[in-house]
Amino acid sequence: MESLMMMETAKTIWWIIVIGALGLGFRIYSKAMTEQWRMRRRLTMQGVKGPPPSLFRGNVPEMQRIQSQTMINKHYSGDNIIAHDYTSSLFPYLDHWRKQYGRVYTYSTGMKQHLYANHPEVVKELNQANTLNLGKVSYVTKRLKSILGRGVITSNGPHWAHQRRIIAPEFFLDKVKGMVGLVVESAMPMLSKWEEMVKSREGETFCDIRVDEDLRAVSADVISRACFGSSFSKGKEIFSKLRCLQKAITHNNILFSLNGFTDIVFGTKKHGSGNIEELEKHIESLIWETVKEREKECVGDHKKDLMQLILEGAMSSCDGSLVDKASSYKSFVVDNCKSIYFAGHETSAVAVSWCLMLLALNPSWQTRIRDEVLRFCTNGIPDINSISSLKTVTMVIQETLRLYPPAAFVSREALEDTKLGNLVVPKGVCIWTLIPTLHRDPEIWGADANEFRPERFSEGVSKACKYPQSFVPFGLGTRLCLGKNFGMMELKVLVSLIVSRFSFTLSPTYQHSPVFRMLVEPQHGVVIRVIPN
Ligand code: HEM
Repeated sequence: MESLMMMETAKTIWWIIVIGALGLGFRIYSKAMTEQWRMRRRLTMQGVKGPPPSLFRGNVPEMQRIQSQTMINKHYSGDNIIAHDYTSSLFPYLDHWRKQYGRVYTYSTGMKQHLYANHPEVVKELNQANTLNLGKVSYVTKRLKSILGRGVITSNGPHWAHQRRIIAPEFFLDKVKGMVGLVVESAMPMLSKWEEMVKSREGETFCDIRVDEDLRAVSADVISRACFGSSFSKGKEIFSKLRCLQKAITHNNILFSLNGFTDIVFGTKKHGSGNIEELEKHIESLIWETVKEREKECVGDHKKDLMQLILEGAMSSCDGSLVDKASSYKSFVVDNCKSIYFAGHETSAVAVSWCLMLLALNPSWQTRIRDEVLRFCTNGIPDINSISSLKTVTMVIQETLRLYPPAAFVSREALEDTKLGNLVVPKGVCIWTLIPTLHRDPEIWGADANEFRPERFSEGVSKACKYPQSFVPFGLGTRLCLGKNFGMMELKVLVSLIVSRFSFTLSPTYQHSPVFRMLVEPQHGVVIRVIPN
Protein backbone atom coordinates (compact mmCIF):
# COMPACT_ATOMS: atom_id res chain seq x y z
CA MET A 1 0.00 0.00 0.00
CA GLU A 2 2.76 2.34 1.05
CA SER A 3 4.75 1.56 -2.07
CA LEU A 4 1.66 2.24 -4.19
CA MET A 5 1.34 5.67 -2.60
CA MET A 6 5.00 6.34 -3.21
CA MET A 7 4.56 5.45 -6.86
CA GLU A 8 1.57 7.80 -7.14
CA THR A 9 3.57 10.63 -5.53
CA ALA A 10 6.50 9.99 -7.87
CA LYS A 11 4.12 10.02 -10.84
CA THR A 12 2.58 13.33 -9.67
CA ILE A 13 6.04 14.88 -9.21
CA TRP A 14 7.03 13.63 -12.67
CA TRP A 15 3.97 15.25 -14.24
CA ILE A 16 4.55 18.52 -12.33
CA ILE A 17 8.13 18.56 -13.68
CA VAL A 18 7.01 17.79 -17.24
CA ILE A 19 4.23 20.40 -17.22
CA GLY A 20 6.54 22.94 -15.52
CA ALA A 21 9.28 22.34 -18.13
CA LEU A 22 6.80 22.60 -20.99
CA GLY A 23 5.36 25.79 -19.51
CA LEU A 24 8.83 27.28 -19.06
CA GLY A 25 9.83 26.23 -22.57
CA PHE A 26 6.68 27.79 -23.97
CA ARG A 27 7.29 31.04 -22.06
CA ILE A 28 10.88 31.32 -23.32
CA TYR A 29 9.81 30.47 -26.84
CA SER A 30 6.87 32.87 -26.94
CA LYS A 31 9.05 35.66 -25.48
CA ALA A 32 11.61 35.08 -28.22
CA MET A 33 8.86 34.97 -30.86
CA THR A 34 7.41 38.25 -29.58
CA GLU A 35 10.85 39.84 -29.80
CA GLN A 36 11.21 38.68 -33.40
CA TRP A 37 7.77 40.05 -34.21
CA ARG A 38 8.72 43.43 -32.67
CA MET A 39 11.93 43.58 -34.71
CA ARG A 40 10.02 42.90 -37.89
CA ARG A 41 7.42 45.52 -37.02
CA ARG A 42 10.09 48.14 -36.37
CA LEU A 43 11.65 47.40 -39.75
CA THR A 44 8.37 47.40 -41.67
CA MET A 45 7.39 50.71 -40.05
CA GLN A 46 10.51 52.18 -41.64
CA GLY A 47 9.37 50.96 -45.05
CA VAL A 48 11.39 47.72 -45.17
CA LYS A 49 9.11 45.05 -46.63
CA GLY A 50 9.55 41.32 -46.99
CA PRO A 51 7.79 37.98 -47.40
CA PRO A 52 5.11 37.34 -44.74
CA PRO A 53 6.44 34.81 -42.21
CA SER A 54 4.56 31.79 -40.85
CA LEU A 55 4.02 31.72 -37.09
CA PHE A 56 6.66 29.26 -35.92
CA ARG A 57 9.07 28.78 -38.79
CA GLY A 58 9.12 32.23 -40.33
CA ASN A 59 9.99 32.00 -44.02
CA VAL A 60 11.86 28.69 -43.73
CA PRO A 61 9.14 26.61 -45.47
CA GLU A 62 9.21 29.00 -48.44
CA MET A 63 13.01 28.92 -48.52
CA GLN A 64 12.93 25.14 -48.61
CA ARG A 65 10.28 25.12 -51.32
CA ILE A 66 12.18 27.58 -53.52
CA GLN A 67 15.47 25.74 -52.94
CA SER A 68 13.97 22.39 -53.89
CA GLN A 69 12.56 23.85 -57.11
CA THR A 70 15.94 25.15 -58.16
CA MET A 71 17.73 23.18 -60.84
CA ILE A 72 21.32 23.00 -59.70
CA ASN A 73 22.74 20.62 -62.25
CA LYS A 74 22.29 22.85 -65.26
CA HIS A 75 25.01 22.47 -67.86
CA TYR A 76 27.26 25.49 -68.29
CA SER A 77 30.00 26.17 -70.80
CA GLY A 78 32.03 29.12 -72.14
CA ASP A 79 30.48 32.58 -71.76
CA ASN A 80 27.53 30.93 -70.12
CA ILE A 81 29.78 30.07 -67.16
CA ILE A 82 30.85 33.66 -66.68
CA ALA A 83 27.37 35.07 -67.09
CA HIS A 84 26.02 32.61 -64.55
CA ASP A 85 25.28 34.40 -61.27
CA TYR A 86 25.61 31.45 -58.91
CA THR A 87 23.59 33.11 -56.15
CA SER A 88 20.50 32.23 -58.16
CA SER A 89 21.28 28.53 -57.70
CA LEU A 90 22.98 28.61 -54.27
CA PHE A 91 20.63 31.01 -52.47
CA PRO A 92 17.61 31.13 -54.81
CA TYR A 93 15.19 32.40 -52.14
CA LEU A 94 17.30 35.52 -51.59
CA ASP A 95 17.31 36.14 -55.32
CA HIS A 96 13.58 35.46 -55.54
CA TRP A 97 12.68 37.97 -52.78
CA ARG A 98 15.11 40.51 -54.17
CA LYS A 99 13.10 40.59 -57.38
CA GLN A 100 9.93 41.02 -55.35
CA TYR A 101 10.98 43.43 -52.59
CA GLY A 102 14.07 45.19 -53.91
CA ARG A 103 17.62 45.51 -52.61
CA VAL A 104 16.69 45.89 -48.93
CA TYR A 105 14.12 43.59 -47.36
CA THR A 106 13.47 41.59 -44.23
CA TYR A 107 12.72 37.91 -43.72
CA SER A 108 12.57 35.51 -40.83
CA THR A 109 13.95 32.08 -40.00
CA GLY A 110 11.56 31.70 -37.08
CA MET A 111 13.72 32.68 -34.16
CA LYS A 112 15.85 35.12 -36.14
CA GLN A 113 14.90 38.23 -38.05
CA HIS A 114 17.15 39.11 -40.99
CA LEU A 115 17.81 42.18 -43.06
CA TYR A 116 18.97 41.61 -46.63
CA ALA A 117 21.07 44.69 -47.39
CA ASN A 118 22.27 44.94 -50.97
CA HIS A 119 21.58 48.58 -51.69
CA PRO A 120 24.83 50.46 -52.37
CA GLU A 121 23.82 53.25 -49.95
CA VAL A 122 23.21 50.78 -47.12
CA VAL A 123 26.48 48.99 -47.93
CA LYS A 124 28.23 52.37 -47.77
CA GLU A 125 26.72 53.01 -44.33
CA LEU A 126 27.81 49.56 -43.17
CA ASN A 127 31.29 50.34 -44.46
CA GLN A 128 31.47 53.59 -42.55
CA ALA A 129 29.89 52.37 -39.31
CA ASN A 130 32.77 52.59 -36.86
CA THR A 131 31.10 50.86 -33.95
CA LEU A 132 31.41 47.76 -31.81
CA ASN A 133 27.61 47.49 -31.97
CA LEU A 134 27.81 45.58 -35.23
CA GLY A 135 29.26 42.14 -34.55
CA LYS A 136 29.46 38.81 -36.29
CA VAL A 137 26.18 36.87 -36.44
CA SER A 138 26.10 34.95 -33.16
CA TYR A 139 24.13 31.86 -34.23
CA VAL A 140 26.53 31.31 -37.15
CA THR A 141 29.67 31.86 -35.07
CA LYS A 142 28.33 29.41 -32.48
CA ARG A 143 27.99 26.80 -35.21
CA LEU A 144 31.50 27.55 -36.44
CA LYS A 145 32.95 27.37 -32.94
CA SER A 146 34.67 24.06 -33.56
CA ILE A 147 36.52 25.41 -36.58
CA LEU A 148 37.21 29.02 -35.57
CA GLY A 149 36.72 29.09 -31.79
CA ARG A 150 36.50 32.58 -30.32
CA GLY A 151 39.36 33.92 -32.40
CA VAL A 152 39.53 37.20 -34.28
CA ILE A 153 37.11 36.13 -37.03
CA THR A 154 34.21 35.17 -34.81
CA SER A 155 34.52 37.25 -31.63
CA ASN A 156 32.90 40.62 -30.98
CA GLY A 157 33.36 43.72 -28.83
CA PRO A 158 36.54 44.46 -26.85
CA HIS A 159 37.75 40.83 -27.09
CA TRP A 160 37.73 41.09 -30.91
CA ALA A 161 39.34 44.59 -30.88
CA HIS A 162 42.15 43.32 -28.65
CA GLN A 163 42.87 40.31 -30.89
CA ARG A 164 42.78 42.44 -34.04
CA ARG A 165 45.28 44.91 -32.53
CA ILE A 166 47.67 42.05 -31.85
CA ILE A 167 47.43 40.39 -35.27
CA ALA A 168 47.08 43.39 -37.61
CA PRO A 169 50.74 44.58 -37.62
CA GLU A 170 51.82 41.28 -39.14
CA PHE A 171 49.85 42.13 -42.28
CA PHE A 172 50.97 45.72 -42.86
CA LEU A 173 52.01 46.31 -46.48
CA ASP A 174 55.75 46.61 -45.84
CA LYS A 175 55.81 43.27 -44.01
CA VAL A 176 53.76 41.62 -46.74
CA LYS A 177 56.09 42.81 -49.50
CA GLY A 178 58.91 41.04 -47.72
CA MET A 179 57.06 37.75 -48.14
CA VAL A 180 56.99 37.67 -51.97
CA GLY A 181 60.03 35.35 -52.11
CA LEU A 182 58.38 32.98 -49.70
CA VAL A 183 55.31 32.59 -51.93
CA VAL A 184 57.58 31.95 -54.95
CA GLU A 185 59.44 29.26 -52.98
CA SER A 186 56.18 27.57 -51.96
CA ALA A 187 54.85 27.60 -55.55
CA MET A 188 57.93 26.22 -57.32
CA PRO A 189 57.40 22.53 -56.46
CA MET A 190 53.84 22.71 -57.84
CA LEU A 191 55.03 24.26 -61.12
CA SER A 192 57.72 21.60 -61.51
CA LYS A 193 55.16 18.91 -60.76
CA TRP A 194 52.87 20.22 -63.51
CA GLU A 195 55.78 20.32 -65.99
CA GLU A 196 56.64 16.74 -65.08
CA MET A 197 53.04 15.70 -65.53
CA VAL A 198 53.05 16.98 -69.12
CA LYS A 199 56.47 15.43 -69.87
CA SER A 200 55.35 12.05 -68.59
CA ARG A 201 52.55 11.90 -71.18
CA GLU A 202 54.36 10.41 -74.14
CA GLY A 203 53.30 11.79 -77.49
CA GLU A 204 51.15 14.52 -75.94
CA THR A 205 52.03 18.18 -75.43
CA PHE A 206 49.35 18.86 -72.87
CA CYS A 207 47.91 17.44 -69.70
CA ASP A 208 44.62 17.86 -67.82
CA ILE A 209 45.35 18.98 -64.28
CA ARG A 210 42.99 19.47 -61.37
CA VAL A 211 44.51 22.63 -59.95
CA ASP A 212 42.43 23.49 -56.88
CA GLU A 213 43.89 20.79 -54.61
CA ASP A 214 47.47 21.68 -55.59
CA LEU A 215 46.74 25.36 -54.98
CA ARG A 216 45.31 24.56 -51.58
CA ALA A 217 48.55 22.78 -50.69
CA VAL A 218 50.62 25.74 -51.89
CA SER A 219 48.65 28.34 -49.96
CA ALA A 220 48.72 26.13 -46.88
CA ASP A 221 52.49 26.03 -47.21
CA VAL A 222 52.61 29.80 -47.69
CA ILE A 223 50.52 30.67 -44.65
CA SER A 224 52.28 28.10 -42.53
CA ARG A 225 55.73 29.45 -43.32
CA ALA A 226 54.82 33.15 -43.43
CA CYS A 227 52.97 33.24 -40.19
CA PHE A 228 54.18 30.32 -38.19
CA GLY A 229 57.66 29.70 -39.44
CA SER A 230 56.99 25.96 -39.69
CA SER A 231 57.02 24.04 -42.95
CA PHE A 232 54.04 22.50 -44.64
CA SER A 233 55.00 19.05 -43.41
CA LYS A 234 54.19 20.16 -39.86
CA GLY A 235 51.02 21.97 -40.83
CA LYS A 236 49.84 19.34 -43.33
CA GLU A 237 47.87 17.31 -40.83
CA ILE A 238 46.29 20.41 -39.32
CA PHE A 239 45.13 21.57 -42.73
CA SER A 240 43.66 18.26 -43.76
CA LYS A 241 41.82 17.93 -40.43
CA LEU A 242 40.52 21.50 -40.70
CA ARG A 243 39.24 20.69 -44.16
CA CYS A 244 37.44 17.57 -42.91
CA LEU A 245 35.96 19.67 -40.14
CA GLN A 246 34.83 22.31 -42.61
CA LYS A 247 33.14 19.66 -44.74
CA ALA A 248 31.48 18.06 -41.71
CA ILE A 249 30.14 21.39 -40.46
CA THR A 250 28.86 22.61 -43.79
CA HIS A 251 27.13 19.32 -44.44
CA ASN A 252 24.18 21.16 -42.88
CA ASN A 253 23.36 24.56 -44.32
CA ILE A 254 24.85 26.50 -41.43
CA LEU A 255 23.33 29.79 -42.44
CA PHE A 256 19.71 29.12 -43.07
CA SER A 257 18.54 25.58 -42.43
CA LEU A 258 17.19 25.95 -38.92
CA ASN A 259 14.70 28.27 -37.37
CA GLY A 260 16.70 28.64 -34.16
CA PHE A 261 14.25 26.74 -31.93
CA THR A 262 16.48 23.67 -31.85
CA ASP A 263 19.37 25.84 -30.72
CA ILE A 264 17.35 27.04 -27.76
CA VAL A 265 16.19 23.57 -26.82
CA PHE A 266 19.25 21.46 -27.63
CA GLY A 267 21.99 24.06 -27.66
CA THR A 268 24.43 24.32 -30.52
CA LYS A 269 26.22 21.05 -29.72
CA LYS A 270 23.47 19.30 -31.65
CA HIS A 271 25.41 20.08 -34.82
CA GLY A 272 28.64 18.78 -33.33
CA SER A 273 28.35 15.11 -34.13
CA GLY A 274 30.93 12.82 -32.51
CA ASN A 275 33.07 13.18 -35.59
CA ILE A 276 33.17 16.97 -35.33
CA GLU A 277 34.11 16.88 -31.65
CA GLU A 278 36.83 14.33 -32.31
CA LEU A 279 38.28 16.39 -35.14
CA GLU A 280 38.13 19.51 -32.99
CA LYS A 281 40.10 17.86 -30.20
CA HIS A 282 42.62 16.42 -32.62
CA ILE A 283 43.24 19.80 -34.27
CA GLU A 284 43.57 21.48 -30.90
CA SER A 285 46.22 19.00 -29.77
CA LEU A 286 48.12 19.29 -33.07
CA ILE A 287 48.24 23.08 -32.80
CA TRP A 288 49.19 22.89 -29.17
CA GLU A 289 52.08 20.53 -29.97
CA THR A 290 53.30 23.03 -32.58
CA VAL A 291 53.06 25.85 -30.03
CA LYS A 292 55.02 23.87 -27.46
CA GLU A 293 57.75 23.04 -29.98
CA ARG A 294 57.78 26.67 -30.90
CA GLU A 295 58.14 27.81 -27.30
CA LYS A 296 61.20 25.59 -26.96
CA GLU A 297 62.70 26.92 -30.21
CA CYS A 298 62.12 30.50 -29.14
CA VAL A 299 63.87 30.50 -25.76
CA GLY A 300 66.10 33.56 -25.95
CA ASP A 301 65.12 34.14 -29.56
CA HIS A 302 62.86 37.07 -30.49
CA LYS A 303 61.40 36.12 -33.85
CA LYS A 304 58.36 38.37 -34.25
CA ASP A 305 56.28 36.37 -36.66
CA LEU A 306 52.55 35.91 -36.23
CA MET A 307 52.78 32.97 -33.91
CA GLN A 308 55.10 34.95 -31.67
CA LEU A 309 52.70 37.93 -31.63
CA ILE A 310 49.79 35.65 -30.77
CA LEU A 311 51.75 34.02 -27.97
CA GLU A 312 52.76 37.36 -26.50
CA GLY A 313 49.23 38.74 -26.87
CA ALA A 314 47.80 35.68 -25.20
CA MET A 315 50.25 36.03 -22.31
CA SER A 316 49.40 39.67 -21.70
CA SER A 317 45.66 39.30 -22.11
CA CYS A 318 44.93 36.24 -20.00
CA ASP A 319 44.65 37.03 -16.32
CA GLY A 320 42.68 35.39 -13.53
CA SER A 321 43.36 32.29 -11.46
CA LEU A 322 46.17 30.01 -12.56
CA VAL A 323 43.77 27.38 -13.87
CA ASP A 324 41.70 29.96 -15.81
CA LYS A 325 44.83 31.60 -17.05
CA ALA A 326 46.21 28.38 -18.48
CA SER A 327 42.97 27.47 -20.24
CA SER A 328 42.26 30.95 -21.62
CA TYR A 329 45.87 31.24 -22.79
CA LYS A 330 45.51 27.95 -24.60
CA SER A 331 42.18 28.82 -26.22
CA PHE A 332 43.43 32.29 -27.24
CA VAL A 333 46.39 30.71 -29.03
CA VAL A 334 44.56 27.70 -30.50
CA ASP A 335 41.54 29.73 -31.68
CA ASN A 336 43.63 32.35 -33.42
CA CYS A 337 45.94 29.80 -35.02
CA LYS A 338 42.89 27.94 -36.37
CA SER A 339 41.38 31.20 -37.61
CA ILE A 340 44.52 32.27 -39.47
CA TYR A 341 45.09 28.77 -40.86
CA PHE A 342 41.55 28.72 -42.17
CA ALA A 343 41.22 32.34 -43.34
CA GLY A 344 44.67 32.38 -44.83
CA HIS A 345 44.72 29.39 -47.09
CA GLU A 346 41.24 28.43 -48.24
CA THR A 347 40.34 31.87 -49.51
CA SER A 348 43.49 32.38 -51.58
CA ALA A 349 43.43 28.87 -53.05
CA VAL A 350 39.78 29.21 -54.08
CA ALA A 351 40.40 32.68 -55.57
CA VAL A 352 43.34 31.47 -57.71
CA SER A 353 41.29 28.44 -58.84
CA TRP A 354 38.45 30.68 -60.05
CA CYS A 355 40.99 33.00 -61.66
CA LEU A 356 42.54 30.15 -63.66
CA MET A 357 39.06 29.02 -64.70
CA LEU A 358 38.26 32.51 -66.03
CA LEU A 359 41.66 32.87 -67.71
CA ALA A 360 41.20 29.48 -69.36
CA LEU A 361 38.09 30.94 -71.02
CA ASN A 362 39.94 34.15 -71.93
CA PRO A 363 43.31 33.25 -73.52
CA SER A 364 43.90 36.84 -74.71
CA TRP A 365 44.25 37.88 -71.06
CA GLN A 366 46.78 35.10 -70.51
CA THR A 367 48.85 36.66 -73.32
CA ARG A 368 48.61 40.12 -71.76
CA ILE A 369 49.69 38.81 -68.36
CA ARG A 370 52.58 36.87 -69.91
CA ASP A 371 53.83 39.98 -71.72
CA GLU A 372 53.64 42.02 -68.52
CA VAL A 373 55.44 39.44 -66.39
CA LEU A 374 58.19 39.08 -69.02
CA ARG A 375 58.56 42.86 -69.14
CA PHE A 376 58.86 43.49 -65.41
CA CYS A 377 60.07 40.28 -63.78
CA THR A 378 63.52 38.75 -64.24
CA ASN A 379 63.11 35.12 -65.41
CA GLY A 380 59.36 35.56 -65.05
CA ILE A 381 59.65 35.53 -61.26
CA PRO A 382 58.02 38.43 -59.36
CA ASP A 383 59.96 40.01 -56.50
CA ILE A 384 59.53 42.79 -53.97
CA ASN A 385 60.33 45.45 -56.64
CA SER A 386 58.37 44.13 -59.61
CA ILE A 387 55.21 43.08 -57.80
CA SER A 388 53.72 46.58 -57.73
CA SER A 389 54.25 46.99 -61.51
CA LEU A 390 51.94 44.08 -62.37
CA LYS A 391 48.87 46.16 -63.27
CA THR A 392 47.30 43.68 -65.69
CA VAL A 393 47.62 40.85 -63.18
CA THR A 394 45.96 43.06 -60.57
CA MET A 395 43.08 43.92 -62.92
CA VAL A 396 42.48 40.26 -63.75
CA ILE A 397 42.48 39.34 -60.06
CA GLN A 398 40.08 42.15 -59.19
CA GLU A 399 37.73 41.04 -61.96
CA THR A 400 37.93 37.46 -60.65
CA LEU A 401 37.12 38.62 -57.12
CA ARG A 402 34.20 40.61 -58.54
CA LEU A 403 32.65 37.69 -60.45
CA TYR A 404 33.73 34.87 -58.14
CA PRO A 405 34.29 36.29 -54.64
CA PRO A 406 35.25 33.30 -52.45
CA ALA A 407 33.29 34.72 -49.49
CA ALA A 408 29.59 34.93 -50.36
CA PHE A 409 28.46 37.21 -47.55
CA VAL A 410 29.29 40.11 -45.38
CA SER A 411 27.26 39.39 -42.27
CA ARG A 412 26.64 41.41 -39.13
CA GLU A 413 24.35 41.25 -36.12
CA ALA A 414 23.10 44.45 -34.51
CA LEU A 415 24.27 43.97 -30.92
CA GLU A 416 22.40 47.20 -30.04
CA ASP A 417 19.94 49.34 -32.02
CA THR A 418 22.18 50.67 -34.80
CA LYS A 419 21.68 53.56 -37.20
CA LEU A 420 22.62 52.97 -40.84
CA GLY A 421 21.85 56.25 -42.60
CA ASN A 422 18.11 56.76 -42.19
CA LEU A 423 17.51 53.19 -41.15
CA VAL A 424 17.56 52.05 -37.51
CA VAL A 425 18.39 48.36 -37.34
CA PRO A 426 16.85 46.91 -34.17
CA LYS A 427 19.06 45.00 -31.75
CA GLY A 428 19.15 41.29 -32.64
CA VAL A 429 18.60 41.68 -36.40
CA CYS A 430 21.11 39.85 -38.62
CA ILE A 431 22.30 41.82 -41.65
CA TRP A 432 23.33 40.03 -44.83
CA THR A 433 25.05 41.56 -47.84
CA LEU A 434 25.31 39.06 -50.65
CA ILE A 435 28.68 39.88 -52.22
CA PRO A 436 28.31 38.18 -55.65
CA THR A 437 24.94 39.84 -56.22
CA LEU A 438 26.35 43.24 -55.30
CA HIS A 439 29.25 42.58 -57.67
CA ARG A 440 26.90 41.82 -60.58
CA ASP A 441 24.39 44.61 -60.04
CA PRO A 442 24.07 46.35 -63.47
CA GLU A 443 23.16 49.63 -61.77
CA ILE A 444 26.55 49.60 -60.06
CA TRP A 445 28.72 47.96 -62.75
CA GLY A 446 26.86 48.77 -65.95
CA ALA A 447 25.13 46.63 -68.57
CA ASP A 448 28.23 44.40 -68.95
CA ALA A 449 28.18 43.41 -65.27
CA ASN A 450 28.00 39.71 -66.16
CA GLU A 451 30.98 39.80 -68.50
CA PHE A 452 34.66 39.18 -67.77
CA ARG A 453 36.18 42.58 -68.54
CA PRO A 454 39.28 43.20 -66.39
CA GLU A 455 39.88 46.49 -68.18
CA ARG A 456 37.07 48.01 -66.11
CA PHE A 457 39.66 48.16 -63.27
CA SER A 458 42.33 49.87 -65.42
CA GLU A 459 41.96 53.10 -63.44
CA GLY A 460 41.37 51.47 -60.09
CA VAL A 461 38.23 50.44 -58.21
CA SER A 462 36.95 54.01 -57.91
CA LYS A 463 36.57 54.31 -61.71
CA ALA A 464 35.40 50.72 -62.25
CA CYS A 465 31.88 51.26 -60.97
CA LYS A 466 29.33 53.82 -59.87
CA TYR A 467 29.63 53.05 -56.12
CA PRO A 468 33.22 51.96 -55.35
CA GLN A 469 32.25 50.96 -51.80
CA SER A 470 30.25 48.17 -53.37
CA PHE A 471 33.38 46.23 -54.33
CA VAL A 472 33.74 44.15 -51.18
CA PRO A 473 35.53 40.82 -51.84
CA PHE A 474 37.47 41.37 -48.61
CA GLY A 475 34.47 42.53 -46.61
CA LEU A 476 34.08 46.00 -45.24
CA GLY A 477 34.29 48.50 -42.40
CA THR A 478 36.08 47.73 -39.18
CA ARG A 479 36.02 43.99 -39.91
CA LEU A 480 37.70 44.29 -43.31
CA CYS A 481 39.85 41.22 -44.03
CA LEU A 482 43.09 41.41 -42.06
CA GLY A 483 44.94 39.48 -44.74
CA LYS A 484 43.84 41.65 -47.69
CA ASN A 485 47.35 42.86 -48.60
CA PHE A 486 48.80 39.44 -48.01
CA GLY A 487 46.07 37.71 -50.03
CA MET A 488 46.41 40.12 -52.98
CA MET A 489 50.19 39.70 -53.02
CA GLU A 490 49.89 35.91 -52.91
CA LEU A 491 47.31 35.88 -55.72
CA LYS A 492 49.49 38.12 -57.88
CA VAL A 493 52.57 35.97 -57.42
CA LEU A 494 50.76 32.68 -58.09
CA VAL A 495 48.87 33.90 -61.15
CA SER A 496 52.04 35.49 -62.63
CA LEU A 497 54.09 32.35 -62.11
CA ILE A 498 51.48 29.99 -63.52
CA VAL A 499 50.53 32.09 -66.56
CA SER A 500 54.13 32.86 -67.49
CA ARG A 501 54.93 29.13 -67.52
CA PHE A 502 51.78 27.60 -68.98
CA SER A 503 49.06 28.29 -71.53
CA PHE A 504 45.77 26.66 -70.74
CA THR A 505 42.15 26.08 -71.66
CA LEU A 506 39.36 24.44 -69.69
CA SER A 507 39.50 20.66 -69.78
CA PRO A 508 36.45 19.04 -71.40
CA THR A 509 36.02 17.24 -68.07
CA TYR A 510 35.50 20.49 -66.15
CA GLN A 511 32.06 20.61 -64.61
CA HIS A 512 30.96 24.07 -63.56
CA SER A 513 29.26 23.81 -60.23
CA PRO A 514 29.97 26.43 -57.56
CA VAL A 515 29.06 25.13 -54.12
CA PHE A 516 28.78 26.89 -50.77
CA ARG A 517 31.01 25.35 -48.06
CA MET A 518 31.61 28.45 -45.95
CA LEU A 519 33.29 29.73 -49.11
CA VAL A 520 31.99 29.41 -52.66
CA GLU A 521 34.18 26.70 -54.13
CA PRO A 522 34.22 24.70 -57.37
CA GLN A 523 32.35 21.56 -56.28
CA HIS A 524 34.18 19.26 -58.69
CA GLY A 525 37.41 21.24 -58.70
CA VAL A 526 38.91 23.25 -61.55
CA VAL A 527 40.45 21.08 -64.27
CA ILE A 528 42.51 22.85 -66.91
CA ARG A 529 44.35 21.58 -69.98
CA VAL A 530 47.88 22.94 -69.68
CA ILE A 531 50.66 23.33 -72.24
CA PRO A 532 54.07 24.48 -70.99
CA ASN A 533 55.16 27.72 -72.75
C1 HEM B 1 41.64 36.08 -51.65
C2 HEM B 1 41.89 36.03 -50.40
C3 HEM B 1 40.95 36.45 -49.30
C4 HEM B 1 39.64 36.84 -49.35
C5 HEM B 1 38.73 36.92 -50.57
C6 HEM B 1 39.24 37.16 -48.00
C7 HEM B 1 37.98 37.60 -47.64
C8 HEM B 1 37.61 37.92 -46.34
C9 HEM B 1 36.30 38.38 -45.97
C10 HEM B 1 35.12 38.59 -46.91
C11 HEM B 1 36.31 38.58 -44.63
C12 HEM B 1 35.13 39.06 -43.78
C13 HEM B 1 35.17 40.57 -43.68
C14 HEM B 1 33.90 41.16 -43.12
O1 HEM B 1 33.17 40.50 -42.39
O2 HEM B 1 33.63 42.34 -43.41
C15 HEM B 1 37.64 38.26 -44.15
C16 HEM B 1 38.02 38.35 -42.84
C17 HEM B 1 39.27 37.98 -42.39
N1 HEM B 1 40.32 37.52 -43.16
FE1 HEM B 1 40.36 37.32 -45.15
N2 HEM B 1 40.31 36.95 -47.17
C18 HEM B 1 41.36 36.53 -47.92
C19 HEM B 1 42.63 36.21 -47.47
C20 HEM B 1 43.03 36.24 -46.16
C21 HEM B 1 44.35 35.89 -45.70
C22 HEM B 1 45.51 35.45 -46.59
C23 HEM B 1 44.33 36.03 -44.34
C24 HEM B 1 45.41 35.80 -43.32
C25 HEM B 1 46.54 35.29 -43.52
C26 HEM B 1 43.01 36.48 -43.95
C27 HEM B 1 42.61 36.75 -42.67
C28 HEM B 1 41.37 37.24 -42.31
C29 HEM B 1 40.99 37.54 -40.94
C30 HEM B 1 41.85 37.34 -39.71
C31 HEM B 1 39.67 38.02 -40.99
C32 HEM B 1 38.81 38.47 -39.82
C33 HEM B 1 38.91 39.98 -39.64
C34 HEM B 1 38.04 40.49 -38.50
O3 HEM B 1 36.92 40.00 -38.30
O4 HEM B 1 38.48 41.43 -37.84
N3 HEM B 1 42.25 36.59 -45.09
N4 HEM B 1 38.40 37.85 -45.21
